[in-house]
Amino acid sequence: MHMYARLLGPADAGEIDRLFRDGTGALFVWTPREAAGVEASMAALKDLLTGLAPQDTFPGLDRLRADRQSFWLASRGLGTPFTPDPAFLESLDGDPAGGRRGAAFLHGNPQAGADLETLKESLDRALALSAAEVGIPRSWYPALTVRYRVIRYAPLRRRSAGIGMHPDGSVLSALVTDRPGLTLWRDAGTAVQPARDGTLVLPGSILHRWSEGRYDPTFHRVEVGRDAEPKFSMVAFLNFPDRSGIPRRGGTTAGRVFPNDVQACKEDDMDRGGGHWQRFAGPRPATEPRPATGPRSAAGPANALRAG
Ligand SMILES: O=C(O)CCC(=O)C(=O)O
Ligand SMILES: [Fe+2]
Repeated sequence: MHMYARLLGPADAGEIDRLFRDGTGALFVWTPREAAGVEASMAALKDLLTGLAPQDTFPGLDRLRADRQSFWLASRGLGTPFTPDPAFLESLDGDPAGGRRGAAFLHGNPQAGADLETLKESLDRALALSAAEVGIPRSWYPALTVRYRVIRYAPLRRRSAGIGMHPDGSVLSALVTDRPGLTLWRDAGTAVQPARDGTLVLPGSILHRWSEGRYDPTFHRVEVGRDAEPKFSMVAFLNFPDRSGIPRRGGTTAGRVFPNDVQACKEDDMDRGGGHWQRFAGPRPATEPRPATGPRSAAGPANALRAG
């Protein structure tokens, strides 16, 4: 069983659709020139993160919790520049302090801008190719949001650094990373450590909900032990406009709207009281995950996007 596939050129029609239906990721392999740029930028940013205070990670379904140094940035629209608007940064996630650290990092490290742009370009390109294939109309790209988390994992106060098992609460996420530690899970305990010579795109739990189950999210976790080299990642989370009605995949009739609420989806994903996500049967988490049945809270009445 594949856990992800290596895509060496523009994807064959239907290839990404097939992978994401299977809950697997797609690795967009870098050209040698792109690899050199991405690797140099990851190394430079990892150095700059060394000085940041460690933060607790959210405990995953397996309760792994460990520290990391991180901040985040964001853009309004897919393939548009980072937005410097701090109110926007703080509105996107349950971690406004991470957004403030991002604004402070940019301010204090202007030389990091070019490296962040280099990585953003690779992430955005992989997201755009994948978004088109799962049925997101290009006319929606300016209204989508992308949140970029820049991370250094190094055990500072604990035995390990990482993030517990989770699906991403996004439509799609893309990541570049420089060291082992990321594990993708499938049913029956199948696990794989993806290669790191490309940009990896994973289907998220909001894609699962919006597509009414056509696509499955990829469960994954990160763990870096005390003896390992610190690990760098930059992850881009693509989402629909939050708290809006999103026309369902493949067009819509009145009423066929997905009520998008990112925070409610994330909470639902991590609800340990549930006991679902039935197709997921990896190494047992403390309690089983819940299914992506849709957000609990109703979204606002307005449709932010037109059916494409
Ligand atoms: O750093 C990684 O390799 C993955 C990070 C991740 O899963 C996340 O931030 O959601
Ligand atoms: Fe993740």
